[in-house]
Amino acid sequence: MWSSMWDASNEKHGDLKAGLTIFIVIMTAVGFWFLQTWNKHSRNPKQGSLLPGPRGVPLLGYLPFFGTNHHHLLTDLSRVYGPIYRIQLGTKLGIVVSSPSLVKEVVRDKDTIFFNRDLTVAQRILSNGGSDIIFGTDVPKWRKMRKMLVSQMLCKTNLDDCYALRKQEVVKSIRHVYNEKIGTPIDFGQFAMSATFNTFLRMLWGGTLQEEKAFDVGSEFRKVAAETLWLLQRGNVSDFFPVLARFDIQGIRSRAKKLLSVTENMLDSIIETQMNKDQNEGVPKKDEGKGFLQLLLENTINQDSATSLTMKQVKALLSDIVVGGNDTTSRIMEWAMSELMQHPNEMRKVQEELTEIVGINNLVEEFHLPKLHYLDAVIKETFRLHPVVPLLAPRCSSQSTTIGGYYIPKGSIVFLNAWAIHRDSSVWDDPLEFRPPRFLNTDTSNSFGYQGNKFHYLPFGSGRRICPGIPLADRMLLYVLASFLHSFEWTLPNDATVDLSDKFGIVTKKKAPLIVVPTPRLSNLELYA
Ligand code: HEM
Repeated sequence: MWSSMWDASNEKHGDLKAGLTIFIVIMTAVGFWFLQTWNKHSRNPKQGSLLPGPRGVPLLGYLPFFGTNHHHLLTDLSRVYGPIYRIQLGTKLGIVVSSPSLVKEVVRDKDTIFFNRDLTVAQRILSNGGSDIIFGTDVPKWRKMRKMLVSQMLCKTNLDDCYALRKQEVVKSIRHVYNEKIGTPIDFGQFAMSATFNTFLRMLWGGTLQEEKAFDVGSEFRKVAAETLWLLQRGNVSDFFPVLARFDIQGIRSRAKKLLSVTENMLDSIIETQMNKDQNEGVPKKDEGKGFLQLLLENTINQDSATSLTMKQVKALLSDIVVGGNDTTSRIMEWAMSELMQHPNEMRKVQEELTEIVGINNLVEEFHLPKLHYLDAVIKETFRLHPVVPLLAPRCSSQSTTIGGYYIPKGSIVFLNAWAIHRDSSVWDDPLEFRPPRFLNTDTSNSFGYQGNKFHYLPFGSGRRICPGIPLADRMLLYVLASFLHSFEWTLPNDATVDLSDKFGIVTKKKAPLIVVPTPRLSNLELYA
C-alpha cells in the first residue's frame, strides 16, 4: 500500500534517506521534466478550485519532511490546510482526505474513478503484477477473486464448518501458556501473533496436513509473510520518481523478485502436496470442515471460466489472506489488551461478562460470541482509537475529477485518513478517551458495524474496496481475545506501565511491546489439560 512507502523505523527511514541522496544527483538530469509535471498538476483550474497544501522543496516536494509517524503528520497538516489538501511526493501528487463527507464522495459517489491503486515497484512484483485482490485493478478478475473469498471461503457456512480448526489452535495456545508461561512475563503481541498465524494456517490447509509437515510449512510461510510485509513498507525512491525505476537504486526490485520466487515455490509445493493426497486422506474429518486451499483447488477444477480461478490467482489469494489478515488481526488484539490493562475497570466488566455468559467452568465457544456485547464494544473502541491501517489502502484517480469542489488530476493518490477522522472532536465526544460504552448503543438503527456505512468509523475501509476479511477478522478477534481473557488473569510486571504510543507502518503497531504476566483464572484446572 502507498501509505507504507515511507517506513517508520529508523533503519528503514535511513535507508530511504540514503537512496534519496543518490537520487538527488541523478535527478538534476530529470529536473526539467519534473517541473513540467508539477505545472501540469497545479494549473488546471477548469474543473474546480486548486487545492491548498504545504509547500515542499523543489524536486522532492514534501518527502524530506515526513519523519516517521506519517499518520500523525498528515493529521497535523489537516488542521492547517483543512479536510482535503494536496501534498507533493516527488513526481506524485498525494491528496489527503480527512472528513466523513469527503470520504463518502471518494468511496461511494465516485467509487469507479477511485477504484484503482498506484502500485509501487514492490507491490507490483510481489502481487505478481496485481493478480491478487489487494493490488488488483483489473475489475473482472478482481471481482471474481473477491467473490470467491467472500461468498465461498468466508461465508457463514464455511466459517462455521471450520470452527473446529480454529478451536484446536486456540486451545493449543491456552495450553501452552498454562504449561510454560504461568507467572512469567510474556510479550502479548508476539503471543497473539503466533496464535493468530497458526489459526490462519490451520484454516488454509484444513485438517488434512500432517502435524509435522504443517509445522514446517508454517515456519516457512511465516518467514515469507514477514519479509513480504517488510519489503512492501520500505521506502523506495523509484516509487516517487518512476523514471529511476530501471536503476533499482536500493535493490528493492531484485529483492522482491527473489522473494516472489521463494513464495511461489513454497506455495507450489503445498499445492502439489494437497493435490497428491489420495482421496481418503484429503477428506476432512467429519467436524473439521474444508480448508481454504481445498476449496480453492476444487474451484480451479471447475471448468466454468466465469467463476474458476487460475493457479496464479489461487496463490495470490492465499498470500492476501496471510499478508492482509495476520498482522492486522494480531496487532489489534495487542492494542485491545493494552487498553484493558490501562483501564482495569473495563477489564473487570469484560471478565464479568465472560463469567456470566461462558461460566467459570467452561472454555469460550464461538456460540457464546454474539452475547459478548461488552467485549465487542471494547474491540470497536480499540479500532476507533487505533485503526491499525490508519490511511486505509490508498486509491488512485483514473481520470481527472473533483472532490469537495477541488480539482483532482488523473493519477493522484488519495489517502483516506481514518486515524484523523476517528480522533476528530467535531465527530466524536471526548475522542481521545477510551470509552467502550459509546459502542453499546442498543438502538440498532444507530449502532456501529464494520461495514463503513458511517463514514466516521472506518477501521476496515469503506466502499467497493472495503476489507473482504471482516467476517473472519470479527470472529477471530472476539474468539481469541475472549478465550485469553477468560482463561487467564493478566497483570503488569512490577512497576511496569502501559505505553500507548504507536509506530506507523503498513500495519501500525505499538512502539513498545505490551509485557504481561498470566495466571490461571478458570476454577477447573482440567480445562487447561
Ligand atoms: C483486524 C483485521 C483487519 C483489518 C483492520 C483490515 C483492514 C483493511 C483495510 C483498512 C483495508 C483497505 C480497505 C479500503 O481501502 O477501503 C483492507 C483491505 C483488504 N483486506 Fe483487510 N483487514 C483485516 C483483516 C483481513 C483478513 C482476515 C483478510 C483475509 C481473509 C483481509 C483481506 C483483505 C483484502 C484482500 C483487502 C483488499 C480489498 C480490495 O482491495 O478489494 N483483511 N483491510
